[in-house]
Amino acid sequence: MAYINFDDTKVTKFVHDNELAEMQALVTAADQELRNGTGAGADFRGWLTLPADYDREEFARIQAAANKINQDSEVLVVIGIGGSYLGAKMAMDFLNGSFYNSKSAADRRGVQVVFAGNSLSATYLQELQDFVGDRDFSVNIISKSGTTTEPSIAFRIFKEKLIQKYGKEEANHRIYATTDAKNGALRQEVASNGYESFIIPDDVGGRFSVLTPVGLLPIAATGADITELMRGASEAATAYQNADLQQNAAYRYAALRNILYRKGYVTELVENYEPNLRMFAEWWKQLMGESEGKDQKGIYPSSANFTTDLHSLGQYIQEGLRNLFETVVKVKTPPYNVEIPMEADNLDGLNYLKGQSLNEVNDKAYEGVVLAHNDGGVPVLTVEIPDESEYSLGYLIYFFEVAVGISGYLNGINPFNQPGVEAYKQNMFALLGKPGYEELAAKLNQADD
Ligand SMILES: O=P(O)(O)OC[C@H]1O[C@H](O)[C@H](O)[C@@H](O)[C@@H]1O
Repeated sequence: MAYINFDDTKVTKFVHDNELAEMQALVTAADQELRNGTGAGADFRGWLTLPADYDREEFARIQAAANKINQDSEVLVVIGIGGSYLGAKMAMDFLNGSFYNSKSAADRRGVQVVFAGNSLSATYLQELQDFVGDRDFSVNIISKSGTTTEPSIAFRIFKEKLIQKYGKEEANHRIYATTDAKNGALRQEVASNGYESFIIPDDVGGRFSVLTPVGLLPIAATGADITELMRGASEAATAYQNADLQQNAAYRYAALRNILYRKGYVTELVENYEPNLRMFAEWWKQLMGESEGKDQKGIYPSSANFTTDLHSLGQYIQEGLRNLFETVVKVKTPPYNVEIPMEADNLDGLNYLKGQSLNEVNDKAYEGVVLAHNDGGVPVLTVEIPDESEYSLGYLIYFFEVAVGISGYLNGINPFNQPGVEAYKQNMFALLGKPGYEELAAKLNQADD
């Protein structure tokens, strides 16, 4: 049996068998582009083979760094944005639950891990510094380009805090830099200060980098088993190699979402029934949005958290504009269960649920929602993983990575670049007076008058 259970029975009302069969030829072509490197963006396919073919020596250094951080620090401040943030945060929440940082040290597998440099909010940065307080801490600065503004600013601030607390030399031993092998300002800083550093491979783009040191060091610092994470992804790489749509659920997912897109289902909501998967949706949105939203087309990736959002977005999903489809990421056996107790006076009328487990109730909610939304005209796909282990997370990550590669080629775009994200940066640099942007600044100021 397949490790991930992909349920596409709730799209049959919307997609005829022949439509999927017709996609096979296109999927086979997309598969060849992806595997043979004949498609656009071919230089950024390192993630395809990475789970089996990673640098073992560096992997051991990551584990050693995580151990050292756990010995000499109470908190690890992880600084990064986009692909240099979302994967680590998503994995940390997925693997450690909603209250990891609030647990006592004895109840945690690793140090507290907090994230900085993912916004320009002074309030957040101040609050984070207050949270760290006088405690021992280390910093993992992550940036592929080594020049992104948000993490660079946060790094300056926490670097100064480290130097004030420990002096320059010890501060240098508490900074771990994850960046490009050769280029960027951060690599230069590594060279002058001798930080321990890890490499983001040239052929792996930010949003595909969670299984590189980008994600692995923060994940390992929480005590999670990164070997199992890689093993899950590696076995998914083997499982999702076959271009046959009937054999390959990740490819079928890619084909179905393209069929739906072409019929006007232009927004995809990724959904969960477990709060510790909220950040998974954020990671997925970057993966899908930056990969597919270009050339004036692409599915808009959005998300909803259930059952919470059934009480807010539920109305729209049921009866609003019919341009939505849903992809539920479901956990078959969550780590915990809670039994609903009996209450003698039954004033709340809940005794019909006595003795039932909350996971059963959650499953019934899922079943009820799928049927209702389907009746309301919303196609629903479900991607079910057995549990919340490292292995399952690795598998799931790879499922969506390989799916988006195929999906992008099916839609005739380069899934591996992100030219559009530069536009606002240029303007921001000009408005901030960054050297080299004088001409654009003059133009923008003139437009303002
Ligand atoms: O890792 P960095 O170079 O700092 O980049 C962080 C992020 O910012 C950019 O704007 C890109 O759109 C993202 O793909 C990237 O993940």
